[in-house]
Amino acid sequence: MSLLVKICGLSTPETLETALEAGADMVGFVFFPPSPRHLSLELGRDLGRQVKGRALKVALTVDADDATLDNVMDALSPDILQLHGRESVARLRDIKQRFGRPVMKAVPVATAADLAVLPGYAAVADHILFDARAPKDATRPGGLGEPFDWHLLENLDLKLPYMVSGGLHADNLAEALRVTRAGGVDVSSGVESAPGVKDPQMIQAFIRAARATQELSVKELSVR
Ligand SMILES: O=C(O)c1ccccc1NCC(=O)[C@H](O)[C@H](O)COP(=O)(O)O
Repeated sequence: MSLLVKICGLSTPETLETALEAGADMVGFVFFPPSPRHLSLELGRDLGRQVKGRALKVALTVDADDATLDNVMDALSPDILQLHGRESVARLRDIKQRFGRPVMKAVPVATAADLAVLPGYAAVADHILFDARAPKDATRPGGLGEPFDWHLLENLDLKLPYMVSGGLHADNLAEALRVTRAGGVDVSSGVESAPGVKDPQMIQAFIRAARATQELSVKELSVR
């Protein structure tokens, strides 16, 4: 299966276009007011229209209530709901049932103990996104450009698609994939010149590096 590449926290038509033209599989939009990437519903609606089926639209929320998710659904009509807060397994089930969209649960990782939640989430979620656990005093639970110890995922046996994120950039994604054997990579800070300011060249370089890694692993498999 081909590697999934997600560019998260897009907030301008220009950088969204760059991500789409460079071949992103998923484009992420943040609806969380404390974030420097937060989108108004109006902008979310416009950016969502711009996608026109060229990638999957992912709506990122943090412990959002039903009214907020109703508004996001109406504005963006996302293909996937990325839940990046402390949503419980029961809440995931609720959201899937009410909104009828696949759910990607972000799992914060700092130590092996953080993986204990996986069986519960795996029973309900459609994708798992591993991200670095944010420090206690952080203003947001993700999008901080910090990696976690990828070796914690080395012996993972998860019967569910999973992506790796947290502090990725064009120069370290190959190693992250080698260690974690994830089916996808997700980036935000690593393609920015400042928090919330996406850089078109960094987006292109990230996607190029991801595709090169993918080609390399296909070649390695075919010479075995
Ligand atoms: O981007 C944010 O500001 C954000 C706010 C609240 C929760 C999650 C957030 N971002 C998560 C992501 O953008 C990605 O899914 C991923 O964690 C990549 O982050 P980064 O380390 O910045 O590449």
